[in-house]
Amino acid sequence: MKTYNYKDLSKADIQKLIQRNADAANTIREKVEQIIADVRISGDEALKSYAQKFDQVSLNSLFIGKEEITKQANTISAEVKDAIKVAYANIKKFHETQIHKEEKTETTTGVSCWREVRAIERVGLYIPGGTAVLPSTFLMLGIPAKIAGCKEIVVCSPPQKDGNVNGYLAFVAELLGIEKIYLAGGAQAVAAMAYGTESIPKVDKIFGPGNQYVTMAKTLVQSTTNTAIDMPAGPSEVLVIADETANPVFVAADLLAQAEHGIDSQVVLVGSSLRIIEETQTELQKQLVVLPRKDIAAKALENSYVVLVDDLNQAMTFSNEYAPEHLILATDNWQQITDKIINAGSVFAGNLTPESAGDYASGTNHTLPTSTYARSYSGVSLDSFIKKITFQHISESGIKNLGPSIEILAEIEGLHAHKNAVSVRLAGIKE
Ligand SMILES: NC(=O)c1ccc[n+]([C@@H]2O[C@H](COP(=O)([O-])OP(=O)(O)OC[C@H]3O[C@@H](n4cnc5c(N)ncnc54)[C@H](O)[C@@H]3O)[C@@H](O)[C@H]2O)c1
Ligand SMILES: N[C@H](CO)Cc1c[nH]c[nH+]1
Ligand SMILES: [Zn+2]
Repeated sequence: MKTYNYKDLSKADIQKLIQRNADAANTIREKVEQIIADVRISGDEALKSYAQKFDQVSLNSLFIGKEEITKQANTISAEVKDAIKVAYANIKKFHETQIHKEEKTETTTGVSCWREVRAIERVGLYIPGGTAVLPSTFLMLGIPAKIAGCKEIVVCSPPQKDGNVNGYLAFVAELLGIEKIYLAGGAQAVAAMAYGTESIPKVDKIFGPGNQYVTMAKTLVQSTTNTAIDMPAGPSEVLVIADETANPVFVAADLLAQAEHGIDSQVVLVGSSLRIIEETQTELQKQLVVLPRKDIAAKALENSYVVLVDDLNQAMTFSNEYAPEHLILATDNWQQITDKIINAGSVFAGNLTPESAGDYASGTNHTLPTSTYARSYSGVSLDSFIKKITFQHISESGIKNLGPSIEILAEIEGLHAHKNAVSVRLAGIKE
């Protein structure tokens, strides 16, 4: 990975460094627009044709049901089932802490305001399955959807070569009580959930990470339909801040963990110690060669870099500009800098906290904003699956108290019907 010295970087250099995959965006957009148009026009037929083209599968049916899910789930070992259950329990526990009931408040005499939570009725979960099938993502999306109480949960994942889903996804479906999985991947799956097809229902909000095609499709359908999206959650990325107390073996392992996701992943090391940077670079090569996905990870490393900084404060300045999906604080001094974090999807604090913990089983959600979107979006949580509706009730004393102010405000805006809606009520109140 190329090393830059922070001192030598101009503002323009930094802006260039923090861009992810910018040049690919236009080609991908055109391709995805075409896929969306095909699904709108031809529905299921387009989904089957794209399954053939991109996943090399000829599908008779676009989904598998309860019976097949149970059959597939039974093919996995007890050991794996137990590990999935551990992750399930921790993710559920953490997301249940996000249930909050808000207090009703009397803003002024006789005027009460409050908010009530309602689940989004129909949600669509995209579970990636291109370069790797991710049952962990099914847990990360399915658990908060269930806790929220969403009525209809539509699940799409690319078909495997045998025209089925794998046993791990099937087991997660059983744990969640989900009885159907749609066999559709990529931009076409997103289009199907946004527009609806003969088989796949249209949903109110689409969730889930994916490659650049999936992410582009989510961004496009959100502006052309009334289907919302969780956030742009594209190719994985990590930024590791390391000081003299970091362990180069751990740092290299964490960088490779995200690099192996895809050739378009990006990993960044921001180090205040030249020794740690050099040792990490050596470790990277050592650990890379034994990885089964070394070709993917090596490509991602070509798209990655190192920044040498003076100290942890300078590291934080760069990190906030980069706004990483994952931020690892590989330092025993992490407590000194957490309050300086402004932009990050999820933070992993201290030398013994691998990012993989959040990917799988510690409890936090791994569906997180990428490509600088951590500046404005949070990762998926229970909040992503609910709406908060405001309510108000005004009593006789309340309308007498507040009415005159509303009348004046309506008057200055020239909106007389608004004023009248108050005046007619005030007129009906006996002194
Ligand atoms: N940000 C997050 O929260 C987060 C979480 C998990 C995974 N991820 C990322 O999700 C991504 C998963 O990507 P993936 O590719 O493995 O699976 P995917 O399911 O996102 O994409 C696979 C689908 O992409 C489509 N596709 C493949 N090549 C295509 C082409 N040339 N043109 C059009 N469509 C094509 C196919 O339909 C295929 O089914 C990775 O980049 C990973 O880093 C991100
Ligand atoms: N690191 C990914 C989010 O960018 C999530 C994941 C799933 N499985 C392994 N990792
Ligand atoms: Zn990961």
